[in-house]
Amino acid sequence: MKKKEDIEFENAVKTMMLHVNEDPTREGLLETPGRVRKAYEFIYGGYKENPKEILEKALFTSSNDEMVLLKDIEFYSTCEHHLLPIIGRVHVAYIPDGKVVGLSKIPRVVNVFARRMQIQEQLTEQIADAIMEAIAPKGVAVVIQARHMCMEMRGVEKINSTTTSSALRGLFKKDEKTRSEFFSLINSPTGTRY
Ligand SMILES: Nc1nc2c(ncn2[C@@H]2O[C@H](COP(=O)(O)OP(=O)(O)OP(=O)(O)O)[C@@H](O)[C@H]2O)c(=O)[nH]1
Ligand SMILES: [Zn+2]
Repeated sequence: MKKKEDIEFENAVKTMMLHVNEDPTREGLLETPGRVRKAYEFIYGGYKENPKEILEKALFTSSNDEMVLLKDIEFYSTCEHHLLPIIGRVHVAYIPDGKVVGLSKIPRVVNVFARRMQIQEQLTEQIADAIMEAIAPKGVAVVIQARHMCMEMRGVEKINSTTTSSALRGLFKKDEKTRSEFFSLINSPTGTRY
């Protein structure tokens, strides 16, 4: 037995199909509302997850206080205005202050916020603030470079533009040297991967 809210969702998809002059009863589309529902549950699965819990699950004591940088974390999100994809990469750096976080937890937190209805600037800030809050480092920097399908597939139809946004906290905001080291690292080619 399907749940009432699942039936409601699938009926909404059928309404959208009718609105664009499709026939939801034709064979190829019969299973589509259910597939769309499952796809939405995944694409918007970030509402059910708590980034603080994810980060706090893997905190380790460390005396290292140099910059840790995760570059080129790919993500898929959707814009809150058109529900069309935002596709890009995130660069995250932080300077530990007695604690480091399990590396995989940073891309996990990126996924949590990306799998919500977003604007790029907010996604950038949310990642930075979650890391600041959970591990209280000396600083956090997040830069996102992304393509917005709502500016490519429709609307202004510009397929070559990339949007860059940043959120700088602590030392990355206050200290010019730290900030420029971060930007030069994210702009330099990664080189050989080991
Ligand atoms: N700042 C920001 N704007 C975004 C993002 N994603 C989409 N937008 C913009 O949100 C705006 C919504 O503008 P509206 O004029 O209300 O919507 P619209 O008529 O569909 O606008 P067009 O896209 O220009 O056709 C557009 O300018 C989009 O490009 C984002 O991540 N950040
Ligand atoms: Zn949009």
